Amino acid sequence: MLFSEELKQNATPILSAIEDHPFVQGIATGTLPKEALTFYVGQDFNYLNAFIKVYAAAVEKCRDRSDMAIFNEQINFILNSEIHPHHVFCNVAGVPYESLQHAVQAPMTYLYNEHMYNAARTGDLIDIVAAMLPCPWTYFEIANKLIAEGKNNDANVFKDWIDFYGSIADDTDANLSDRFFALIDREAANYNAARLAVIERRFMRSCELEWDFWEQAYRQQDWQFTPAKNLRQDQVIQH
Ligand SMILES: Cc1ncc(CN)c(N)n1
Repeated sequence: MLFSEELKQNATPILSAIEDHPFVQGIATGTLPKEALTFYVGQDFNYLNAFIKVYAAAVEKCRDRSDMAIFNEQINFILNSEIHPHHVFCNVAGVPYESLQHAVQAPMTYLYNEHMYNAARTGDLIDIVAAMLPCPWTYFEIANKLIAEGKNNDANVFKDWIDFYGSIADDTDANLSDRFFALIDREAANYNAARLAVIERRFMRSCELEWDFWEQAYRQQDWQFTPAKNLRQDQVIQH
């Protein structure tokens, strides 16, 4: 079995839990509390900033320009296209996007960002891609399931969010997850079983952190004793 197939197979229970999560179900039905939407966007803006930096770290580990080009395209995609789904949530919540671009990291955002930074700091290209892949992969799977169920109908206020992540145009996450899984299979040939187990754990942890990220936004989970909502961004260490 291809290594990528093993990853997808082992992550299937987590993917199902994500698809059943109340936040994702709220996207399906077009009903989510304003607080959950704004919390999500604030944290996701922070998370995607970290994602861009980890892409930059991936470029440093590339051996050729065709790999470099993938990460370059994706930095561009986050900066110029992935603002669209954030706008969808902001419009539904009735909150200006600019007001959500300085959120301090909540616990799961911190954990997820640090998990990716760890892969960049201690791993090879395959480790970085394994830690990053659940981001495009799970959103693509979520959106396409919702499309198959007809949830991207005109009555759904989140229709554009669903269509965005389910899109298969060239510069989208859809294409990206296939390309990343292919890159992982290519690189996996250079590693022994013990090393592949570490790489798999990075992937599985990121899948789990995807679930945590939805949960955190749905319940607006903050630090218990040092809440992020009481801090300004200039009062915390920036990464
Ligand atoms: C946490 C998270 N995971 C995935 C995606 C989709 N790129 C996202 N925007 N945010």
